[in-house]
Amino acid sequence: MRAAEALRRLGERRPLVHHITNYVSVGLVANATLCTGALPVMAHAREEVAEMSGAAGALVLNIGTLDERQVESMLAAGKSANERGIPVILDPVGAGATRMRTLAAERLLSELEVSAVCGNAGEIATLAGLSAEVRGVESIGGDAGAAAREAAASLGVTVAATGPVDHVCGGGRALAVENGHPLLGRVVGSGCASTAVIGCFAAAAGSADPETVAHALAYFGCAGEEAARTSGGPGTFEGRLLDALAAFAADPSVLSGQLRVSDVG
Ligand SMILES: Nc1ncnc2c1ncn2[C@@H]1O[C@H](COP(=O)(O)OP(=O)(O)O)[C@@H](O)[C@H]1O
Ligand SMILES: Cc1ncsc1CCOP(=O)(O)O
Repeated sequence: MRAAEALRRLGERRPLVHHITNYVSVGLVANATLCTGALPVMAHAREEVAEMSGAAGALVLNIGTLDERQVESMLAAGKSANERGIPVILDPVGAGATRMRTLAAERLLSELEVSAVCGNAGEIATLAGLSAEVRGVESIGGDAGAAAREAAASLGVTVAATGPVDHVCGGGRALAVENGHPLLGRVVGSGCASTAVIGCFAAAAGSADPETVAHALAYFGCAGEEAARTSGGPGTFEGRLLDALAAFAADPSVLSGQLRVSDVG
């Protein structure tokens, strides 16, 4: 689904997006979800996650500050989402940095029907079995296009590998998204927020096909470009980013001609 239609549906339907996410970027993720037009809820207790996912339009799993209990909660929420056929989006934050993160991402992928995986080039390369350097949560170098292509082929789901150009692959399609701004790389949580926006678009579309994921990233990138025009640095940029997400969501026609999504495969 294209950005204008997804944003219009979100404004009309206001679906709930359930996040089990990290404690670093949780506020930015909740606000990015709200500004995009969905309703965020953060709920991680094992006792309530299945019920919460049962009421949501999409589930976003982010392993940024995972522990064993949280992985169990993610599996319970994911199974509830799978039973209802709602999209499950995985952000494998830090996969490749430690064995625990890599194994947790692989377990979620093998035990759940994940609709889309979105991470930086190093995280995605790790899941594809390619060599990669992930230092904490940062990708050091790496070819995002090759990572997305290989991971989509081996995992059989839509995969987005982010960076200066985002690459989205799946179902025989390969798309490149050229929207964005280097200031996005200077704000902690911009990757988590872009995955949250993918969750919103998936809730609107009812799936996370490559076009829907690419348009979510293009909308997010356009907001980054708009925010950079008036911000003085990373601090003001974060606030302007939320302003721009909300402004585009309120009037998606402004995006016309700004989205740089192209077919590359
Ligand atoms: N140099 C850049 N130029 C344009 N967009 C960027 C740049 N760096 C990151 N982005 C954008 O920021 C978001 C987060 O990407 P990235 O920094 O790769 O994720 P992470 O925070 O998980 O490492 C994506 O939407 C991506 O397009
Ligand atoms: C710094 C940090 N440490 C654990 S989670 C996290 C936030 C990662 O955010 P992003 O990868 O979106 O910049």
